[in-house]
Amino acid sequence: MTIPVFVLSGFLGSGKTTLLLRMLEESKKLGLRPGILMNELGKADVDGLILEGHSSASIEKLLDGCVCCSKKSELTGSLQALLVRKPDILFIELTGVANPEEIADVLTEPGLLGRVALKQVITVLDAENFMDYNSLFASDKQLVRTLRRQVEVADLILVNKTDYVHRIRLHQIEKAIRKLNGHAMLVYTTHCRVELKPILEGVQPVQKGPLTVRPIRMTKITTHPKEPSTAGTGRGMHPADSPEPAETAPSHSRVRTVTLPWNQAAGLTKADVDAFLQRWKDGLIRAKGYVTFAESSHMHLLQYAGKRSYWEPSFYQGEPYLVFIGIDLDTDRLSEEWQRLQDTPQPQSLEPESGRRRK
Ligand SMILES: Nc1nc2c(ncn2[C@@H]2O[C@H](COP(=O)(O)OP(=O)(O)OP(=O)(O)O)[C@@H](O)[C@H]2O)c(=O)[nH]1
Repeated sequence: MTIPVFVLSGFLGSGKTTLLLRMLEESKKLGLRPGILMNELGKADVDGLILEGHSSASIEKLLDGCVCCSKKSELTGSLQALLVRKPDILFIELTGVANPEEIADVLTEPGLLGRVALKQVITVLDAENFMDYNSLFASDKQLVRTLRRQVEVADLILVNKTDYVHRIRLHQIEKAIRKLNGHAMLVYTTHCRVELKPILEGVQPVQKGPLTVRPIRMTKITTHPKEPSTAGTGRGMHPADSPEPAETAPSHSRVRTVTLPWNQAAGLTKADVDAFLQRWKDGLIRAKGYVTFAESSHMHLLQYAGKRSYWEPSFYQGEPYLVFIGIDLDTDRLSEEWQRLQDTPQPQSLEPESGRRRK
Protein backbone atom coordinates (compact mmCIF):
# COMPACT_ATOMS: atom_id res chain seq x y z
CA MET A 1 0.00 0.00 0.00
CA THR A 2 1.36 3.40 -0.96
CA ILE A 3 1.09 5.99 1.80
CA PRO A 4 -0.09 9.43 0.66
CA VAL A 5 2.15 12.34 1.62
CA PHE A 6 1.01 15.92 2.15
CA VAL A 7 3.74 18.54 2.15
CA LEU A 8 2.88 21.73 4.04
CA SER A 9 4.97 24.65 2.94
CA GLY A 10 4.84 28.40 3.37
CA PHE A 11 6.89 31.25 4.68
CA LEU A 12 7.75 31.72 8.38
CA GLY A 13 4.67 32.31 10.50
CA SER A 14 2.18 31.96 7.65
CA GLY A 15 0.12 29.26 9.42
CA LYS A 16 1.60 25.83 8.52
CA THR A 17 1.29 24.41 12.04
CA THR A 18 -2.23 25.81 12.30
CA LEU A 19 -3.11 23.93 9.12
CA LEU A 20 -1.36 20.78 10.31
CA LEU A 21 -3.40 20.78 13.51
CA ARG A 22 -6.59 21.04 11.45
CA MET A 23 -5.48 18.22 9.18
CA LEU A 24 -4.72 16.07 12.20
CA GLU A 25 -8.18 16.71 13.63
CA GLU A 26 -9.77 15.78 10.31
CA SER A 27 -7.57 12.68 10.03
CA LYS A 28 -8.70 11.59 13.48
CA LYS A 29 -12.35 11.96 12.45
CA LEU A 30 -11.65 9.74 9.46
CA GLY A 31 -9.96 7.14 11.68
CA LEU A 32 -6.59 7.73 10.04
CA ARG A 33 -3.28 7.10 11.80
CA PRO A 34 -1.03 10.00 10.81
CA GLY A 35 2.74 10.19 10.72
CA ILE A 36 4.31 13.64 10.91
CA LEU A 37 7.73 14.86 9.92
CA MET A 38 8.52 18.29 11.27
CA ASN A 39 11.49 20.41 10.34
CA GLU A 40 12.55 23.49 12.32
CA LEU A 41 15.33 25.95 11.71
CA GLY A 42 16.26 26.30 15.37
CA LYS A 43 17.53 23.79 17.87
CA ALA A 44 14.39 24.24 19.96
CA ASP A 45 11.26 22.51 18.82
CA VAL A 46 8.31 24.83 19.49
CA ASP A 47 5.92 23.55 16.82
CA GLY A 48 6.49 19.92 17.78
CA LEU A 49 5.64 20.70 21.36
CA ILE A 50 2.44 22.43 20.28
CA LEU A 51 1.54 19.29 18.35
CA GLU A 52 2.20 17.00 21.28
CA GLY A 53 -0.68 18.60 23.13
CA HIS A 54 -3.03 17.85 20.27
CA SER A 55 -2.19 14.60 18.67
CA SER A 56 -1.42 10.97 19.23
CA ALA A 57 0.34 10.73 15.89
CA SER A 58 3.84 9.41 15.29
CA ILE A 59 6.23 12.33 14.97
CA GLU A 60 9.76 12.61 13.63
CA LYS A 61 11.60 15.88 14.01
CA LEU A 62 14.51 17.27 12.11
CA LEU A 63 15.83 20.26 14.02
CA ASP A 64 18.44 22.91 13.51
CA GLY A 65 18.55 23.18 9.76
CA CYS A 66 16.49 23.22 6.63
CA VAL A 67 15.58 19.79 5.38
CA CYS A 68 15.62 20.78 1.75
CA CYS A 69 19.31 21.55 2.10
CA SER A 70 20.29 18.59 4.25
CA LYS A 71 21.67 15.28 3.10
CA LYS A 72 18.82 13.46 1.48
CA SER A 73 19.60 10.31 3.42
CA GLU A 74 18.64 11.98 6.69
CA LEU A 75 15.19 12.85 5.42
CA THR A 76 14.83 9.42 3.87
CA GLY A 77 15.82 7.81 7.17
CA SER A 78 13.26 9.82 9.12
CA LEU A 79 10.49 8.94 6.67
CA GLN A 80 11.49 5.28 6.83
CA ALA A 81 11.33 5.44 10.64
CA LEU A 82 7.79 6.79 10.33
CA LEU A 83 6.80 4.09 7.86
CA VAL A 84 7.85 1.39 10.33
CA ARG A 85 5.01 2.65 12.53
CA LYS A 86 2.54 1.99 9.71
CA PRO A 87 0.82 5.36 9.30
CA ASP A 88 -2.16 5.77 6.95
CA ILE A 89 -1.09 9.24 5.92
CA LEU A 90 2.09 11.32 6.18
CA PHE A 91 2.38 15.05 6.77
CA ILE A 92 5.66 16.87 6.23
CA GLU A 93 5.77 20.39 7.66
CA LEU A 94 8.69 22.26 6.17
CA THR A 95 10.61 25.18 7.58
CA GLY A 96 9.47 28.54 6.27
CA VAL A 97 12.48 28.76 3.99
CA ALA A 98 12.33 25.28 2.49
CA ASN A 99 11.83 24.48 -1.13
CA PRO A 100 9.03 21.88 -1.38
CA GLU A 101 10.18 20.40 -4.67
CA GLU A 102 13.32 19.07 -2.98
CA ILE A 103 11.04 16.94 -0.80
CA ALA A 104 9.18 15.61 -3.80
CA ASP A 105 12.57 14.54 -5.08
CA VAL A 106 13.41 12.69 -1.85
CA LEU A 107 10.17 10.71 -2.03
CA THR A 108 11.51 8.98 -5.11
CA GLU A 109 14.67 7.75 -3.34
CA PRO A 110 15.14 3.97 -3.52
CA GLY A 111 14.14 3.37 0.14
CA LEU A 112 10.87 5.24 -0.34
CA LEU A 113 9.91 4.68 -3.94
CA GLY A 114 6.67 2.75 -4.15
CA ARG A 115 6.05 3.05 -0.41
CA VAL A 116 5.00 6.71 -0.42
CA ALA A 117 3.39 8.98 -2.98
CA LEU A 118 3.21 12.75 -2.95
CA LYS A 119 -0.47 13.58 -2.76
CA GLN A 120 -0.40 17.36 -2.49
CA VAL A 121 1.86 20.29 -1.80
CA ILE A 122 -0.12 22.82 0.20
CA THR A 123 1.42 26.28 0.51
CA VAL A 124 0.17 28.69 3.14
CA LEU A 125 0.69 32.40 2.51
CA ASP A 126 0.49 35.22 5.03
CA ALA A 127 -1.90 37.64 3.32
CA GLU A 128 -0.75 40.56 5.43
CA ASN A 129 2.92 40.21 4.59
CA PHE A 130 3.16 38.29 1.31
CA MET A 131 3.67 41.35 -0.91
CA ASP A 132 6.00 43.06 1.58
CA TYR A 133 8.09 39.94 2.05
CA ASN A 134 8.60 39.86 -1.68
CA SER A 135 10.00 43.36 -1.68
CA LEU A 136 11.75 43.04 1.68
CA PHE A 137 13.75 40.16 0.36
CA ALA A 138 14.19 41.64 -3.07
CA SER A 139 17.92 41.94 -2.48
CA ASP A 140 18.13 38.31 -1.42
CA LYS A 141 17.64 36.36 -4.57
CA GLN A 142 17.67 33.02 -2.80
CA LEU A 143 14.80 33.89 -0.47
CA VAL A 144 12.72 35.39 -3.24
CA ARG A 145 13.32 32.26 -5.28
CA THR A 146 12.27 30.05 -2.36
CA LEU A 147 9.13 32.08 -1.68
CA ARG A 148 8.19 31.87 -5.35
CA ARG A 149 8.98 28.17 -5.62
CA GLN A 150 6.66 27.56 -2.68
CA VAL A 151 3.90 29.17 -4.72
CA GLU A 152 4.89 27.69 -8.08
CA VAL A 153 4.91 24.06 -7.01
CA ALA A 154 1.77 24.20 -4.84
CA ASP A 155 -1.34 22.17 -5.67
CA LEU A 156 -3.36 24.12 -3.14
CA ILE A 157 -2.60 27.63 -1.92
CA LEU A 158 -4.17 29.00 1.23
CA VAL A 159 -4.05 32.77 1.36
CA ASN A 160 -4.24 32.87 5.13
CA LYS A 161 -4.56 35.65 7.72
CA THR A 162 -7.14 37.40 5.55
CA ASP A 163 -8.54 38.93 8.73
CA TYR A 164 -5.66 41.42 8.58
CA VAL A 165 -6.11 42.69 5.04
CA HIS A 166 -8.51 44.60 2.87
CA ARG A 167 -10.17 42.99 -0.14
CA ILE A 168 -8.05 45.12 -2.49
CA ARG A 169 -4.88 43.58 -1.07
CA LEU A 170 -6.33 40.11 -1.75
CA HIS A 171 -6.76 41.01 -5.43
CA GLN A 172 -3.11 42.10 -5.58
CA ILE A 173 -2.01 38.86 -3.94
CA GLU A 174 -4.11 36.75 -6.28
CA LYS A 175 -2.60 38.52 -9.28
CA ALA A 176 0.90 37.90 -7.96
CA ILE A 177 0.09 34.24 -7.28
CA ARG A 178 -1.45 33.65 -10.68
CA LYS A 179 1.67 34.97 -12.37
CA LEU A 180 3.55 32.15 -10.67
CA ASN A 181 0.96 29.39 -10.61
CA GLY A 182 -2.11 29.28 -12.80
CA HIS A 183 -3.19 25.80 -11.78
CA ALA A 184 -3.32 25.58 -8.00
CA MET A 185 -6.60 25.82 -6.21
CA LEU A 186 -6.61 29.06 -4.25
CA VAL A 187 -8.55 29.46 -1.02
CA TYR A 188 -8.77 32.52 1.23
CA THR A 189 -8.69 31.58 4.89
CA THR A 190 -8.39 32.77 8.43
CA HIS A 191 -6.63 30.36 10.76
CA CYS A 192 -6.41 27.98 7.79
CA ARG A 193 -10.11 27.15 8.00
CA VAL A 194 -10.59 25.22 4.80
CA GLU A 195 -12.87 22.31 3.96
CA LEU A 196 -10.49 19.40 4.46
CA LYS A 197 -12.73 16.46 3.63
CA PRO A 198 -12.22 16.78 -0.14
CA ILE A 199 -8.48 17.19 0.38
CA LEU A 200 -8.22 13.97 2.35
CA GLU A 201 -10.70 12.17 0.13
CA GLY A 202 -9.63 8.67 -0.83
CA VAL A 203 -7.16 8.26 2.03
CA GLN A 204 -7.99 4.97 3.74
CA PRO A 205 -6.90 3.47 7.04
CA VAL A 206 -4.23 0.87 6.18
CA GLN A 207 -4.91 -1.23 9.23
CA LYS A 208 -7.53 -1.25 11.92
CA GLY A 209 -6.71 -0.93 15.63
CA PRO A 210 -6.39 1.77 18.26
CA LEU A 211 -4.13 4.72 17.67
CA THR A 212 -1.07 4.43 19.86
CA VAL A 213 1.15 7.17 21.18
CA ARG A 214 4.65 6.58 19.93
CA PRO A 215 7.87 7.94 21.39
CA ILE A 216 9.14 11.00 19.63
CA ARG A 217 12.54 10.85 18.02
CA MET A 218 14.52 13.95 17.39
CA THR A 219 17.36 14.12 14.96
CA LYS A 220 19.78 16.92 14.41
CA ILE A 221 20.47 17.47 10.75
CA THR A 222 23.17 19.14 8.84
CA THR A 223 22.51 22.61 7.55
CA HIS A 224 22.72 24.26 4.18
CA PRO A 225 25.80 23.03 2.38
CA LYS A 226 26.84 26.61 1.61
CA GLU A 227 26.84 27.50 5.33
CA PRO A 228 29.57 26.50 7.77
CA SER A 229 27.98 23.57 9.59
CA THR A 230 28.14 23.20 13.36
CA ALA A 231 25.36 20.63 13.48
CA GLY A 232 25.05 17.13 12.18
CA THR A 233 26.13 15.25 15.26
CA GLY A 234 23.04 13.09 15.13
CA ARG A 235 22.62 13.45 18.88
CA GLY A 236 19.05 12.88 20.01
CA MET A 237 17.37 15.58 22.09
CA HIS A 238 14.51 14.96 24.46
CA PRO A 239 11.74 17.58 24.37
CA ALA A 240 12.29 18.31 28.05
CA ASP A 241 16.00 19.01 27.53
CA SER A 242 16.94 22.64 28.06
CA PRO A 243 17.79 24.41 24.86
CA GLU A 244 21.35 25.58 25.04
CA PRO A 245 21.32 29.25 26.07
CA ALA A 246 21.80 32.08 23.60
CA GLU A 247 22.97 29.72 20.92
CA THR A 248 23.06 30.82 17.33
CA ALA A 249 21.97 28.24 14.79
CA PRO A 250 23.68 28.23 11.42
CA SER A 251 21.64 30.31 9.04
CA HIS A 252 19.88 29.64 5.77
CA SER A 253 20.86 32.51 3.53
CA ARG A 254 20.15 35.73 5.46
CA VAL A 255 17.83 34.00 7.88
CA ARG A 256 19.33 33.88 11.39
CA THR A 257 17.95 31.94 14.33
CA VAL A 258 18.84 32.47 17.96
CA THR A 259 17.60 30.64 21.05
CA LEU A 260 17.40 32.75 24.20
CA PRO A 261 17.23 31.42 27.74
CA TRP A 262 14.44 32.52 30.06
CA ASN A 263 15.19 33.25 33.68
CA GLN A 264 11.93 33.53 35.59
CA ALA A 265 13.76 35.05 38.56
CA ALA A 266 14.59 38.08 36.36
CA GLY A 267 10.95 39.15 36.80
CA LEU A 268 10.29 40.04 33.16
CA THR A 269 6.67 40.51 32.10
CA LYS A 270 4.82 40.06 28.81
CA ALA A 271 5.13 43.81 28.34
CA ASP A 272 8.92 43.56 28.66
CA VAL A 273 9.04 40.80 26.06
CA ASP A 274 6.71 42.72 23.74
CA ALA A 275 8.89 45.83 24.13
CA PHE A 276 11.99 43.77 23.32
CA LEU A 277 10.27 42.36 20.22
CA GLN A 278 9.38 45.90 19.15
CA ARG A 279 12.98 47.02 19.56
CA TRP A 280 14.07 44.22 17.24
CA LYS A 281 11.14 44.36 14.85
CA ASP A 282 13.25 45.46 11.88
CA GLY A 283 14.37 42.22 10.36
CA LEU A 284 12.58 40.06 12.91
CA ILE A 285 10.16 37.75 11.12
CA ARG A 286 9.22 35.27 13.74
CA ALA A 287 9.60 34.59 17.44
CA LYS A 288 8.16 31.86 19.56
CA GLY A 289 8.79 30.08 22.79
CA TYR A 290 7.61 29.14 26.23
CA VAL A 291 7.96 31.30 29.32
CA THR A 292 6.67 31.55 32.88
CA PHE A 293 6.16 34.71 34.88
CA ALA A 294 7.11 35.38 38.45
CA GLU A 295 3.57 35.51 39.83
CA SER A 296 2.42 32.08 38.64
CA SER A 297 4.04 28.89 37.52
CA HIS A 298 1.77 28.67 34.45
CA MET A 299 3.56 28.29 31.16
CA HIS A 300 2.76 30.74 28.35
CA LEU A 301 3.36 30.20 24.66
CA LEU A 302 4.56 33.28 22.76
CA GLN A 303 3.78 33.44 19.05
CA TYR A 304 5.15 36.48 17.21
CA ALA A 305 4.41 36.63 13.50
CA GLY A 306 3.61 39.44 11.09
CA LYS A 307 4.91 41.97 13.66
CA ARG A 308 2.23 40.93 16.16
CA SER A 309 2.59 38.90 19.31
CA TYR A 310 0.08 36.47 20.72
CA TRP A 311 0.16 34.83 24.12
CA GLU A 312 -1.53 31.54 24.87
CA PRO A 313 -1.56 29.29 27.92
CA SER A 314 0.47 26.12 27.42
CA PHE A 315 0.95 22.70 29.02
CA TYR A 316 4.63 22.60 28.10
CA GLN A 317 6.63 21.36 31.09
CA GLY A 318 10.24 21.73 29.97
CA GLU A 319 12.69 24.57 30.42
CA PRO A 320 11.39 27.96 29.28
CA TYR A 321 13.08 29.60 26.30
CA LEU A 322 12.47 31.89 23.32
CA VAL A 323 13.48 31.53 19.68
CA PHE A 324 13.96 34.56 17.42
CA ILE A 325 14.13 34.21 13.62
CA GLY A 326 14.94 37.13 11.38
CA ILE A 327 16.64 38.49 8.34
CA ASP A 328 20.22 39.60 8.96
CA LEU A 329 19.57 39.58 12.70
CA ASP A 330 22.62 40.57 14.71
CA THR A 331 22.18 37.56 16.96
CA ASP A 332 25.23 38.33 19.11
CA ARG A 333 23.99 41.80 19.92
CA LEU A 334 20.44 40.51 20.41
CA SER A 335 21.69 37.86 22.86
CA GLU A 336 23.78 40.42 24.74
CA GLU A 337 20.86 42.83 24.96
CA TRP A 338 18.62 40.03 26.15
CA GLN A 339 21.14 39.02 28.79
CA ARG A 340 21.43 42.62 29.97
CA LEU A 341 17.64 42.89 30.19
CA GLN A 342 17.45 39.72 32.26
CA ASP A 343 20.34 40.86 34.50
CA THR A 344 18.73 44.26 35.17
CA PRO A 345 16.66 44.18 38.37
CA GLN A 346 12.99 44.66 37.38
CA PRO A 347 10.79 46.97 39.46
CA GLN A 348 7.76 45.37 41.11
CA SER A 349 4.75 45.34 38.82
CA LEU A 350 1.16 45.19 40.02
CA GLU A 351 -0.08 43.54 36.82
CA PRO A 352 2.88 41.67 35.41
CA GLU A 353 0.93 39.69 32.83
CA SER A 354 -1.48 42.39 31.70
CA GLY A 355 0.61 43.34 28.69
CA ARG A 356 0.83 46.97 29.91
CA ARG A 357 4.18 48.71 29.78
CA ARG A 358 5.60 49.60 33.18
CA LYS A 359 6.65 53.13 33.82
N1 LIG B 1 -4.96 36.61 13.09
C1 LIG B 1 -4.61 35.44 12.56
N2 LIG B 1 -3.63 34.70 13.16
C2 LIG B 1 -3.31 33.51 12.60
C3 LIG B 1 -3.96 33.03 11.43
N3 LIG B 1 -3.41 31.82 11.13
C4 LIG B 1 -2.47 31.57 12.06
N4 LIG B 1 -2.40 32.58 12.97
C5 LIG B 1 -1.49 32.72 14.12
O1 LIG B 1 -0.20 33.04 13.58
C6 LIG B 1 0.82 32.48 14.41
C7 LIG B 1 1.76 31.62 13.54
O2 LIG B 1 1.03 30.49 13.04
P1 LIG B 1 1.74 29.08 12.80
O3 LIG B 1 0.68 28.12 12.35
O4 LIG B 1 2.58 28.68 13.96
O5 LIG B 1 2.72 29.46 11.60
P2 LIG B 1 3.87 28.57 10.93
O6 LIG B 1 3.84 28.83 9.47
O7 LIG B 1 3.77 27.14 11.38
O8 LIG B 1 5.17 29.23 11.59
P3 LIG B 1 6.71 28.70 11.45
O9 LIG B 1 6.72 27.27 11.88
O10 LIG B 1 7.47 29.58 12.37
O11 LIG B 1 7.14 28.92 10.06
C8 LIG B 1 0.08 31.67 15.48
O12 LIG B 1 -0.04 32.47 16.63
C9 LIG B 1 -1.28 31.42 14.89
O13 LIG B 1 -2.30 31.23 15.86
C10 LIG B 1 -4.99 33.83 10.81
O14 LIG B 1 -5.59 33.52 9.78
N5 LIG B 1 -5.24 35.03 11.42
